[in-house]
Amino acid sequence: HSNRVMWFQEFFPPNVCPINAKANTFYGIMFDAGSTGTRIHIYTFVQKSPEKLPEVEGEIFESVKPGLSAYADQPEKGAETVKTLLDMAIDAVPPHLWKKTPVVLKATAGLRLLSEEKAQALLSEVKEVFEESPFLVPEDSVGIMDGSHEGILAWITVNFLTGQLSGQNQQTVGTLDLGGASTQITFLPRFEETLKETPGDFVTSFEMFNSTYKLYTHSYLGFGLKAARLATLGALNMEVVDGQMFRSSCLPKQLEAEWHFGGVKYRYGGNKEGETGFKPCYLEVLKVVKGKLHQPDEIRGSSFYAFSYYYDRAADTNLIDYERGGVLEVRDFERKAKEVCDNMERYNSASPFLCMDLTYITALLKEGFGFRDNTVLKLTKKVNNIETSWTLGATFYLLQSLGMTY
Ligand SMILES: Nc1ccn([C@@H]2O[C@H](COP(=O)(O)OP(=O)(O)O)[C@@H](O)[C@H]2O)c(=O)n1
Ligand SMILES: [Ca+2]
Repeated sequence: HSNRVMWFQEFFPPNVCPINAKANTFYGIMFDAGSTGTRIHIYTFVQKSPEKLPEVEGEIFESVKPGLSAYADQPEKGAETVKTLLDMAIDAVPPHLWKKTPVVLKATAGLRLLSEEKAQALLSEVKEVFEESPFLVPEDSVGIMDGSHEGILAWITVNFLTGQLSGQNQQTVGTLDLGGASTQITFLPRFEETLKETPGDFVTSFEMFNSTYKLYTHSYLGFGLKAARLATLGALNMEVVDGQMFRSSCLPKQLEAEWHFGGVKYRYGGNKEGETGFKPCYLEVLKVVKGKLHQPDEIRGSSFYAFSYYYDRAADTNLIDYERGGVLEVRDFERKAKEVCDNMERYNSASPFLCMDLTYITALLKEGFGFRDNTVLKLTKKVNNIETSWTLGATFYLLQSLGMTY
């Protein structure tokens, strides 16, 4: 990295170097095109010294709903939502740095579930928006992200923000992400045994910040919270006949409503005559997860960071504080699921899916991944005011591939 040191830096200590204050500040723009919304993250980085990891100085975050996949038949309109968000970056990044600031959009499960043709139409409209902007548009700047990267990059974000990727004695933490359409589990195995018992495509080696990490990671497509609602209703991947009604014991008895997801309209309702409540609901949800996920023994005793819908549903039901997050055990989700499902009339004002969502989260953690009742979950939306999203890890990776950092 000696070529980065300029001649005058030999004469000034770094902190008084006249141009250093600005020259080591740079920006990165990352779009998260999720199944339920599109988000922009504008990061400011400072490279304080060439041997150290860059520091994240700030993040500007904004989001719009619905996600790109809702525009499957109007790709231009979908790209307009991206344009609106990108206009924020024009104000946030100083003009002289526009050309050096990369902009990238990675789509996740929502677009993975669309047909290749519709997904590509959306992506190429977005690419046009990028090319008309003043920012640096790298190759492959718009695309669908690999599910394994989604987990790894979120793991990198959380472990970077909690200071586990620098210095010695790294004690990394595993991460759980529950999106609308897919869910990810990622951790660094400590035991040889774990790697031996794990299917090969669940292990990915990844290089970042001059270290190689051999991570356990998997993205389960169709196991996000909203996809799980459809699966529980028996409507996932179905050709929906007009007016067809899907019923569940996880919904309020008298409920009848409509729901749009991934560009499809579903009608759903409660078991008017039959049972409702936690017990029958758990049995319904169990069919969706039982035997479908790999269960690594090692995770039973460790604690995990959990975010996205784990966080939202815990906050909705006062298990944690919405701003500060909190620490829970798996059994807290079960206790809350029972409370909500067995008193559905009382929770009517909140989402009619609250009982189903909490029951699914309980079943996913216990029967899906095989966590114990007392496994500890750290629910976090932000660390040091930066979102715990795969987008930060992805931006590091991008800057590294562009030679802007290590
Ligand atoms: N920056 C972000 C992005 C998503 N999320 C949460 O992620 C969930 C939605 O997932 P998603 O739309 O990204 O869906 P997938 O494409 O990941 O399946 C919601 O609970 C959001 O609140 C978040 O908390 N912060
Ligand atoms: Ca997501």
